[in-house]
Amino acid sequence: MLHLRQITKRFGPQTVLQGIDLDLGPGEFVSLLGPSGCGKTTLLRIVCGIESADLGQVLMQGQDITAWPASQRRFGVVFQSYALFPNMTALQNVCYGLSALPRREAAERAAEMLALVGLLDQAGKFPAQLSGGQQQRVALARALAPKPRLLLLDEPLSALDAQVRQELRAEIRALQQRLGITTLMVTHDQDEALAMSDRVVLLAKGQIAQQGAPRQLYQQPANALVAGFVGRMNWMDGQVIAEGRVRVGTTMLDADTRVYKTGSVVRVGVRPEAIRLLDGEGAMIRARVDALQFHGAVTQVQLRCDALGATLSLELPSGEAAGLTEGEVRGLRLPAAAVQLFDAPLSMRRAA
Ligand SMILES: Nc1ncnc2c1ncn2[C@@H]1O[C@H](COP(=O)(O)OP(=O)(O)OP(=O)(O)O)[C@@H](O)[C@H]1O
Repeated sequence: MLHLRQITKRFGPQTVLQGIDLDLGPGEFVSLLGPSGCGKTTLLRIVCGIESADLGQVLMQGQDITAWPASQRRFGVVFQSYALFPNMTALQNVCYGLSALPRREAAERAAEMLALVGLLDQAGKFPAQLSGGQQQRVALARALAPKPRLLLLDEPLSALDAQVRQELRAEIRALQQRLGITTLMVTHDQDEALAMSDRVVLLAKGQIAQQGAPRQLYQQPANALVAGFVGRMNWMDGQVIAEGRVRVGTTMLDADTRVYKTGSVVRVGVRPEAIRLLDGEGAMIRARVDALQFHGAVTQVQLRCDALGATLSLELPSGEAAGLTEGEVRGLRLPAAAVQLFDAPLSMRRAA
């Protein structure tokens, strides 16, 4: 459907995008995720046609559209700031992109789109009379009304409060699937990317660090950068001391060491949900409960573990955490499958 070939973009001396290759299949929902400044908005703007690449090509359904102006691409775009015309009603806003249609047909189509986003009863209101979530729904209806070939979403939910965001997340995804429209979304919110997408593309320093299904990125991160950005990770320093064994602090842990030679200095990552809490008595690894932070359904637990030389963070259902008190000592189990090894930074390897 959409193919990006070797997209490169510089702003002055700064290379913002470096040879990006990306393919979107029909009906696919792909998120561009990455830290601030990694170039994701610039890439979306290049796809959109409001920014041009220094090198590379944008192909849509086999056609080279690199030099086409935005207006000819027939893409629908939704921005973070709703970008509605304040002096037009919701219906007029949605009609705006339908000028090619006879007036009555345009009004019918706009009403149909407003019904699709659940706002037909608000059609006569002006943007200032609508909530943020409603305005963003109108913006979505406006983007979809001309039956675009591609839907581009630029941080569409980040101006909304948490609850509306959750609702709209599900609504946008359901609508996208129902219409089968190929969609590219920019977000810096990993939860959003994981929850909404068929595929997540993680950008870092202008390059694709990894792309794959949300579950794949979470469970098989290609490197420490991806592991740290997608989901939470407890980090420790370690050294592979034998096949299947890594030393962390003064503790020997079982781990899959296959890609590392004995003696390698590594970063050791453990997902919070993989840590098992046990009774303190007789446990191999002991840790002190340093802090408990109540978040409603779950409680964040900080554990100081001298044997690992680390403070670990995990999340427990609050019912389970109710039995914990600050200062008490518990046991820890880190199953081998939970202990993930990554390349240590060069400085750490040199120091070793
Ligand atoms: N028109 C411009 N002129 C000069 N530099 C720019 C321009 N647009 C973007 N940049 C720079 O390019 C880099 C990438 O910007 P971009 O907006 O694509 O990042 P991003 O990943 O979307 O970040 P954020 O999530 O903060 O929006 C940044 O360092 C930014 O300052």
